[in-house]
Amino acid sequence: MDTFQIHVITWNVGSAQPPDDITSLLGLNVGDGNTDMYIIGLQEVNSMINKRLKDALFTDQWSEVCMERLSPFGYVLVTSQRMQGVLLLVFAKYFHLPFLRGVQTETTRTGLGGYWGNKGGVSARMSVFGHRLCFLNCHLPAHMENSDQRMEDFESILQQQQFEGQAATGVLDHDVVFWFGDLNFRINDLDMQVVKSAIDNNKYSALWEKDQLNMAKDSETVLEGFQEGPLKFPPTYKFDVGTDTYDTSGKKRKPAWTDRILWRMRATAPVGTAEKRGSLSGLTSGTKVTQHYYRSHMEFTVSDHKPVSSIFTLQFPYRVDVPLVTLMVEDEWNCVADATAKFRLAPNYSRSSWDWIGLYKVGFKHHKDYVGYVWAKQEDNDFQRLEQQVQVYTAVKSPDSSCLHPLIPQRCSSSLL
Ligand SMILES: O=P(O)(O)O[C@H]1[C@H](O)[C@@H](OP(=O)(O)O)[C@H](OP(=O)(O)O)[C@@H](OP(=O)(O)O)[C@H]1O
Repeated sequence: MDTFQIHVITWNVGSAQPPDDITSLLGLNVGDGNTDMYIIGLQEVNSMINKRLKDALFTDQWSEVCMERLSPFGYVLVTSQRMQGVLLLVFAKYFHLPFLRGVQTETTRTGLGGYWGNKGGVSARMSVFGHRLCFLNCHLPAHMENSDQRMEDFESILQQQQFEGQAATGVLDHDVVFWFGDLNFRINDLDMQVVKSAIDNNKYSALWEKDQLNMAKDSETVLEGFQEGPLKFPPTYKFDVGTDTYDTSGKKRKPAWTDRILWRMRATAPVGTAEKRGSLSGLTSGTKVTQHYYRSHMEFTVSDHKPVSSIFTLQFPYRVDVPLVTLMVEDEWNCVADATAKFRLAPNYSRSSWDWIGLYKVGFKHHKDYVGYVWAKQEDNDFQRLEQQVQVYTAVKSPDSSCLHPLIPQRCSSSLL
């Protein structure tokens, strides 16, 4: 079995600017460097009109700060999707890029009866070494009394998010789904004093059974198969901004675990048993998921929510690790005429006239950071040839060629080959 480590973070950032240092949130100070992917789901990223215009022209501040911190460690932004304040960022170690395929994103608005994106979900799906993964970041409706609405919105997000392609069209068709966000579930019945005293005394178990999401797991079919680690950290909502003190405003919101990370493995039930409720447990697609940490980060005070993170190890039963395209750069490039590369295509690779080859600086942050590109042109007689040569100097704009990265071939906008 091959292992693959995924670090998931969710944070309702309450329209705040990123703090100066997010090292501890990313675990870069304590990590073993074995994280293969970072999945960062934010909610309430400042989406005021003037801010959105600026962000459309440039990158938003949160994406920027995450790229700045992660790129020195070899992580590249694979894809991102934003719907108003809901932002999903997917980073991976650059050397995994050839094995991340079929990258697609989806957004679903559920605010104002489905017309407004202040609430809803954004997702990204891809196959990772041949295993289909989907990451869904949601911001569900607020307030104690809206538990049913939250479930309805979640179902409607699942129904509406359909990806292209024959395999894994819906979120739940994926081998592993990570569902996270400001799911906004609250703690029923118990009054403020009881909740606060349970928190003060680290007696979280008294609160678990009144947590609306835990309660919904018993009755909502759509939650079947979703798993969550024990909530051993204090509720992450609602704090006075700039402090670790629960809400002292006139609203007097009761503390709650609004910010959650769950996962679900696809069930592959034997023929004839698929419809039987309860027959799905223990039946998976072969990928094993182990959760290592599920924690909050109390040190961040810029928002009225605290971030929550979790580290998972995925054990793949096999790896599809033959690149569809192999690039060969034989010598150092000392002059323009040297700037050639060969590439070899796997026999099952179906070519497109949109294929291109990009040139990147070492330490690039984003797959759009290429300093130049050439079309991987397809001549008629190329159909028979698996190995071809291209001259890339025509597109290289940077004189600083000493620090250029080996070429990464690209396919349209959705697949990195
Ligand atoms: O009106 P929509 O767009 O649904 O947004 C809501 C309101 O702003 C809520 O404020 P109010 O209570 O004044 O209506 C707020 O709850 P708080 O009162 O807890 O700040 C929610 O914050 P989150 O719970 O962080 O989602 C936020 O999602």
